[in-house]
Amino acid sequence: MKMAIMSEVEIVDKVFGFIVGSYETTATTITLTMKYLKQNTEFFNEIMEEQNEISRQMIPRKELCWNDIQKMKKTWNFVNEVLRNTPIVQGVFREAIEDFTYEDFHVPKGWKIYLSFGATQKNGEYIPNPTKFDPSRFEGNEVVPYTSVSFGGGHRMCPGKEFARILILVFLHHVLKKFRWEAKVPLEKNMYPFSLLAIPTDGYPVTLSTL
Ligand code: HEM
Repeated sequence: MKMAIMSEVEIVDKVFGFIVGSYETTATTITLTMKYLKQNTEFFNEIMEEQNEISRQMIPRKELCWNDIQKMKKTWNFVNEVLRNTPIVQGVFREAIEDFTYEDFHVPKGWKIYLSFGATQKNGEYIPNPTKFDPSRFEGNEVVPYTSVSFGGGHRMCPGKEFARILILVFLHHVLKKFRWEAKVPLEKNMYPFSLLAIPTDGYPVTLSTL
């Protein structure tokens, strides 16, 4: 049997894809969520309440289970609002499979189209009050499909979304229950450096204290 062997460049490409596509995205989302939690303190208490209630219901169990994760609705809405405001993946490319015209622009078959998540997710036509940080917009079915697309959309939507959701929520649960933190660089900005991702300029250094 003939074995298909990947070239060194292909191996590097795949490893890089795994690291950026799964690890960096999840880690950066956690970092940004912790940053936004400090900047939007009005939501901190309700998220703490949700996490405390989950801890109460867990007794005598010590480890989180699937049902606990499903109850972290306010926490996940908050994360979604963080990603709407600061889409860590800025956008994706698609290829036109046939000629089409959109708003007077003629796009020939084969052209690459860039979908900007930042522009889509702040479009006031579909997102009411787009500049307001408001996690409650993710309650119920209020967000119009394909207007908040931090994980992409359609056939190529992120297959790691649910896995990322679990990682992020489990991590946040433990951080919130065990620590408080203060930003070491109070007005730190987020920027898109050489990678795809929105990263705080100094890496969001914090001082942690145990509860
Ligand atoms: C917060 C975390 C994450 C975010 C924001 C994110 C975001 C995205 C986005 C925007 C895309 C492009 C979707 C599209 O083209 O419509 C994508 C694709 C992808 N993601 Fe994620 N992702 C995250 C975590 C993960 C994790 C944890 C994994 C794997 C364990 C993963 C694996 C992939 C793969 C394999 C693709 C390519 C899918 C394809 O082209 O068919 N992602 N992700």
